[in-house]
Amino acid sequence: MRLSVNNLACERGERRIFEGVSFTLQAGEALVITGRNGAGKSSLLDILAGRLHPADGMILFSDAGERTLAECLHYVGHRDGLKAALTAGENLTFARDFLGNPDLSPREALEAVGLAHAARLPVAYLSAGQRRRVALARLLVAKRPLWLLDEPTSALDTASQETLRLLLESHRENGGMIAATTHSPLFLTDAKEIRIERSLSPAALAGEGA
Ligand SMILES: Nc1ncnc2c1ncn2[C@@H]1O[C@H](COP(=O)(O)OP(=O)(O)OP(=O)(O)O)[C@@H](O)[C@H]1O
Repeated sequence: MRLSVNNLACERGERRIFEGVSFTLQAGEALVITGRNGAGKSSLLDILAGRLHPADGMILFSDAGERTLAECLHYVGHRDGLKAALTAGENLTFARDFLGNPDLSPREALEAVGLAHAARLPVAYLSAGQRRRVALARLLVAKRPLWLLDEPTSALDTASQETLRLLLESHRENGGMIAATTHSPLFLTDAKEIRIERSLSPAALAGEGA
């Protein structure tokens, strides 16, 4: 499985946000996306997730059999995307049924993020960090090889950041791929890194050519 991004450009509100972004990602690899506020990190993930059209460039996804890129990815954005009135367990059950290709049970996934005790609590009662952990537990209830994570450590305490790091490394060990934006180090082994710069010139951004 291989994701190859070539010379990608992004426009929002008719403004060019970035251009010249290229990288490749293969089974077991992680890409860390850094850059200043407003540089376009979330926009890059939005493009990869199919939520935003690129202004230019190409995304090639290969060696995934019959599956499309959309069928192979998990996206966890800034917003947790949880239903506040449902319990943590119900949110995960919904995600598992909706996404298909089930992996861990909701209870096991909550255990993996240290939230087994919250399974029956409405998400509305959870703290910001706990909600974030439920959102991340969605990664575990349905098997999908490419994880697109927008600032996954936001609201997480140090212990939860370490739990997340271990989950990410375990996903890679099983052949998964990760692209994550971040403002703080994720401490992933041998991760690739690109820094997105707001760009008005055609300067190629740092990264590995496809
Ligand atoms: N829907 C939109 N319409 C117009 N402009 C937008 C829209 N969404 C984002 N932008 C602009 O696109 C630029 C890039 O935003 P983006 O959220 O991708 O940046 P970011 O690097 O993720 O920032 P941060 O580190 O603050 O999360 C910003 O200038 C933002 O204002």
